[in-house]
Amino acid sequence: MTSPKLFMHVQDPLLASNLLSLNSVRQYELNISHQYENWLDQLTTTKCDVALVEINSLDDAALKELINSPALHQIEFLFFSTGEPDPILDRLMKKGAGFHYRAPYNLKLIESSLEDLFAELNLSQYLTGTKTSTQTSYLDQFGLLVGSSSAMHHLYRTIRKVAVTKANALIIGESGTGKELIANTLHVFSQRAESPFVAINCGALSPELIDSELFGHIKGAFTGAHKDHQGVFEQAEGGTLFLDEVTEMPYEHQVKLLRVLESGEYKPVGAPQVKIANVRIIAATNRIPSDAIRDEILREDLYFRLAQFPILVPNLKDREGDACGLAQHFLAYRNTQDGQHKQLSASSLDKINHYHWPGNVRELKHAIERAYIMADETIQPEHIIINTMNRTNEDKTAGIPMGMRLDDIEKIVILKTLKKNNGNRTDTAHQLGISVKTLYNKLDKYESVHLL
Ligand SMILES: Nc1ncnc2c1ncn2[C@@H]1O[C@H](COP(=O)(O)OP(=O)(O)OP(=O)(O)O)[C@@H](O)[C@H]1O
Repeated sequence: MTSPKLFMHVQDPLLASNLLSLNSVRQYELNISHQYENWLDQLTTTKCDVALVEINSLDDAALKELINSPALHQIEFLFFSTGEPDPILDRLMKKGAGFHYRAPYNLKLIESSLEDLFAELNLSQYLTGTKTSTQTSYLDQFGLLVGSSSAMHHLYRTIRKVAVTKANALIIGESGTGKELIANTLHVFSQRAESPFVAINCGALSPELIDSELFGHIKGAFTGAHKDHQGVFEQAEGGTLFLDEVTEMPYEHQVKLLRVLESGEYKPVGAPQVKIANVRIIAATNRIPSDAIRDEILREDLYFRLAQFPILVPNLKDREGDACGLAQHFLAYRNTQDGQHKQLSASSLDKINHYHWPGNVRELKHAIERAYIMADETIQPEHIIINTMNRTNEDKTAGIPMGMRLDDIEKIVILKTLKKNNGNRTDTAHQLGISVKTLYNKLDKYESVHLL
């Protein structure tokens, strides 16, 4: 196992020698910046975990670049400055870059921050470095997210940094990667944690009621408005509003969101006065934003408002070892629910480990759910049904086991159709011949009845 790496870009000789004398600095693998070369380039090439950066010029080009660099979320920064106002540094701090120490420096405080960071980094390397793919004795959790892979630890660090800022965030990831859990975790770690977290699916908003759903209405505003109704902006007051599948909101309606994001003001339907929104917006999409903008599915101006922090979510296949860990986790919850002690055999864990899980964590969760229903005591590879989407249509009943409960079959059909439609609820409901609302009710029921 390698030691966490520390990068140092400090020109003041006294500060440099003070920092180098700290025990906590010496336990890292050290990389010192060379003069005449952009330090941000050096930092990203050396793949360091922590960076000590002295700010000594308002014209530091690398500092400006850092504002929009992915390194900002991946590396822990400790900045040192004389304390002169620096707008670039202010922006970096607002984006959750890390610590800022002002001269005269308190070396004890710096020492203890570096020690904490070292312990945290060392632990996560240990956990990811010592585990074999099917061994699950270590299973880390951060907020509501489970996973011990380095990809997930990377994500945890980003979430921790972004959570404490006021910035809006856009979570980008394939269907089933856990975007809603990430949004919830961002809320839990934010200063708004005591206030509501309200989630709304933008793909399910009916065009006629969109204003009322978002901004509310007052009694008598339109036929059927029998009483005042709070929109999601008001429900989430002081807290976080999660706009799931934001790219599925009809293009022409996206301007309504843009307006409130720009001005902070909104007006309930029929109300005489505007209200001021105090909500943090976290949005999610399973589309690639640049494609969605090109195809006129997502307004570019709205994208820039939402994506002050873009958060990319790794696919399950890129989280080494996590599929088995999550499978054990889901099974443990299911066992606890029913007072059972079902287990995954070594060969079924092997099958889980080698499959690429195109439907990500959701597909895995449902595979475990099905396997749990079908297995008596030990889940064997044949209980883990995967890749069913590739079957031919010749015998439409071939995949349906006899004697399975009808509501379990319904659930499987719904989830498979959802997956085929890349999580798009509107298309799924349409194909299944049910309303979007019914689909939501059913999905909510599955979420609340099973697991987590
Ligand atoms: N890291 C994780 N730990 C535990 N459970 C997870 C994790 N990631 C996802 N899940 C579970 O997988 C399911 C899908 O997650 P979620 O709904 O957050 O995905 P999503 O990316 O928002 O999907 P979609 O784009 O289709 O809406 C949920 O039941 C969630 O609880």
